[in-house]
Amino acid sequence: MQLNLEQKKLIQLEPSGHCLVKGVAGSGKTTVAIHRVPFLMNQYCHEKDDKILLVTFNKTLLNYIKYLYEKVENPDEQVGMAEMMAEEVKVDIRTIDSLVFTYYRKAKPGADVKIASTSDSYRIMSKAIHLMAEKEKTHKIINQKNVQFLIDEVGWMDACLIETLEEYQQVDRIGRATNVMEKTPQKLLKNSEVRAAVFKVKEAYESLLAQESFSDFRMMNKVALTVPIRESEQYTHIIIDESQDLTRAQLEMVKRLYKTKKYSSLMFIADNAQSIYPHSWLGKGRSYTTLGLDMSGKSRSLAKNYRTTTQISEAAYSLLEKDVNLQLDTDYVKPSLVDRKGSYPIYRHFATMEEELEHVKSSIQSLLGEYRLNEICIIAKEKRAAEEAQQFLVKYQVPCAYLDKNDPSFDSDKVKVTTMHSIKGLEFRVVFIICLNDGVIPYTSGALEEDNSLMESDDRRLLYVGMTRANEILYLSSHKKPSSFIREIDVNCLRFRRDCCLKPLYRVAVTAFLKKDKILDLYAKEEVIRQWVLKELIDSYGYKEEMIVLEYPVVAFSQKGYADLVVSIYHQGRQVPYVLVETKKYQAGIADAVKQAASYMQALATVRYCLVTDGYDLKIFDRDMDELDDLPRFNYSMLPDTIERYRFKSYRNHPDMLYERDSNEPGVITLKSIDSGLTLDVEEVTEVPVFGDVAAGLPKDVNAAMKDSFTLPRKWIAHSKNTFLLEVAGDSMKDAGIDVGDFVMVNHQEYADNGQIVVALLDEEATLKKYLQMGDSVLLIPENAKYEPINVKPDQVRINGVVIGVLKKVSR
Ligand SMILES: Nc1ncnc2c1ncn2[C@@H]1O[C@H](COP(=O)(O)OP(=O)(O)OP(=O)(O)O)[C@@H](O)[C@H]1O
Repeated sequence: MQLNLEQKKLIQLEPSGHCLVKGVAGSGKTTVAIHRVPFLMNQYCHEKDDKILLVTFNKTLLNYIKYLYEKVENPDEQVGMAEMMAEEVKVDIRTIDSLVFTYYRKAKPGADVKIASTSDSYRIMSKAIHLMAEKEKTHKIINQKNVQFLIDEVGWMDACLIETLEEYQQVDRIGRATNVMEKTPQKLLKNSEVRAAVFKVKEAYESLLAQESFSDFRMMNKVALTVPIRESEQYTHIIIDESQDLTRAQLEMVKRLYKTKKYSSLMFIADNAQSIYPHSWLGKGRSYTTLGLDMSGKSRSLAKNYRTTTQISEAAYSLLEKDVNLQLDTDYVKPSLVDRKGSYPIYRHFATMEEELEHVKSSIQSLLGEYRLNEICIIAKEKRAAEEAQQFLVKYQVPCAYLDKNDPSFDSDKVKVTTMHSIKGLEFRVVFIICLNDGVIPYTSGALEEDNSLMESDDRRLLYVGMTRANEILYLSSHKKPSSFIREIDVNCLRFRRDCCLKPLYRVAVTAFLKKDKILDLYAKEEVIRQWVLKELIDSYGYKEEMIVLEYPVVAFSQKGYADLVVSIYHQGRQVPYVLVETKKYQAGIADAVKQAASYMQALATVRYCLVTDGYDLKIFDRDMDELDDLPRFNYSMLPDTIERYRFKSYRNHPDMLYERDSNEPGVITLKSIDSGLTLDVEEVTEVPVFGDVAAGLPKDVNAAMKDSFTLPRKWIAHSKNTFLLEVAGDSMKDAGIDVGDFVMVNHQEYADNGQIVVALLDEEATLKKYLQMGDSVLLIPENAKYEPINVKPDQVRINGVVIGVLKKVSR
């Protein structure tokens, strides 16, 4: 991989304290982190106690980074893990949780660590609410219905290091989220009774936890922060990947581990568009000054996504654009597209999970050969759904493994399955995002008004993270009712299936139906499917509405039927059916329709393709009933041709060339080189008449006699007033390349040199012949073995003009 200039600059940035690298998904942030470590090791670790720390957010990413170190082949940088470990300079690559745990252990050496499970927390919070209600009349938010909300709120306070009621009453509650089921959202105003009540329940809950010797990661973080850190434990250089995901407490922990030296550095690497945790501190638009770090003049951006194709990026960015919170965030880097062509994401909706997984399975099978199993990953928001997918695939003998945080074995030849949260930082050539269902993503049932919008933002970014994990192919799917985020993705960026222009099935409103006069029953279920295909043929394939006919009559085996839809094109001047479509109501099955379409194709000789669909299944065939990926798109050769094309042959030393005129644009002509097909300059032009009959000489009234006229380049002609065209009616000059239907350009004159082709007037007839005068006889020689030369006296013949060129009709 050739790193770009921006990336190189960041890798080799001279350390000068804290700095921020902002970048869009796939812009090489982790790549920069990986390459910066050996750079710092070689250039900026001057003293024996110098150490480097690379912090990742989760364990999967940590393993992935270690795995990448093994894969990077750059002898100059010596970044292989083994080399790094062998170096004297100590390099630690750690998850933030493991760092925190190390210091918690120091505070409580030897103590049993009893982490409260979800059900423990639930039970204890429920007890705290009960005890409070028993003791005093409290605010209505302190209610058994809100257990989850209160657990979350307490966790949020810990994550944000809020220790006192005063602090809590003052803090902006950005980034909180909850799963509470209460239906009426309310506000958690500053300096309010409700905040006071929540703070009280926090104290009760924590004391109950302590009574049962329980802890959790956030409480452990608070304890860890109390441990004094020795200088020898500190790092000269710290790089924090995905720093938008860290809580305030975690960020404070990292800061404490930083040793300030003249040449030390603290690099935050972040993408706020990928901030997906409600408790994170910086990802919610909070400034670094809240950590005592002024980033002015110290932040840089990477805006180009190297990971995904332009098409996938376009779809993912169209989703992000709907995130109002993000658009207001000053640390948000607007992504720019790189030109890496591929296919648009495929989106399919299903009635059941079973059908959805069946689609995943068959899609995986169709990818094999092109992709290895370990290049494919399936992700779901909920772990349950991911596990169900894994079990389903295993049941159908598709080798498949849940991505294990502790032993991710990225190389094992199995499809990987994981959650959207765990796939952060990773990438796969093919990604399936499943269960994009309403109610799952976004999850919005917060007790508080603010929560719904924040939870929606977090979930939108989560989907964005998932979408931007795909290098080449992205499948999105849902069942029951689709997530509202599907509608937020620009529909032009989604496809029904791979390598096919058709957009996913959508419902056209009856009022917007096309060709209503041909529809027998506007409310028929199959009409929904036909209107989708009809609209797609126009919008995505570019066919003109007037080329499409509904209920096209077909006589097959002496029986008359009607094809649901036919696209007609012009072929050799005739309008003929070209594409045939048979539609069925949603999920009705298409086997019968395929047979029907095949028999219609037999009956309609000009039909080259057929498409059969019930909105669920879709097949496209050619005339031989071989299955195809897609239909051809519209091109102008399918319309009646308004352009006449001629090959111009000159008898006056002009080069041969192609001449075109368009009946839609009178007076405009195009000249093209015969060899290269390139368009040539047309300078001055002149109008030249076409006469039908010149037997009696040139007509006096040119306008009346003119059958047509041609606009011709002025330089092809000697005198425009003296030039006319004749349409050739006979074949006597065939061997000279002058055929029936050609137009000869004639210079009107009454004399000719021997060998010239002339228009000769003979017995009140005009004829085209080669002129040869010998003594007192004139030979008019045909160029066709069928005809004899005509021998006449000079006074029996009149020359009307000399042929100076021929316009010979050519087909396109
Ligand atoms: N200059 C480059 N040229 C080509 N490929 C690149 C370049 N920089 C990075 N890549 C590739 O782009 C992909 C994304 O890189 P990386 O994971 O470092 O990005 P990131 O910004 O950390 O992404 P994310 O935040 O989405 O996890 C990787 O496959 C990486 O090898």
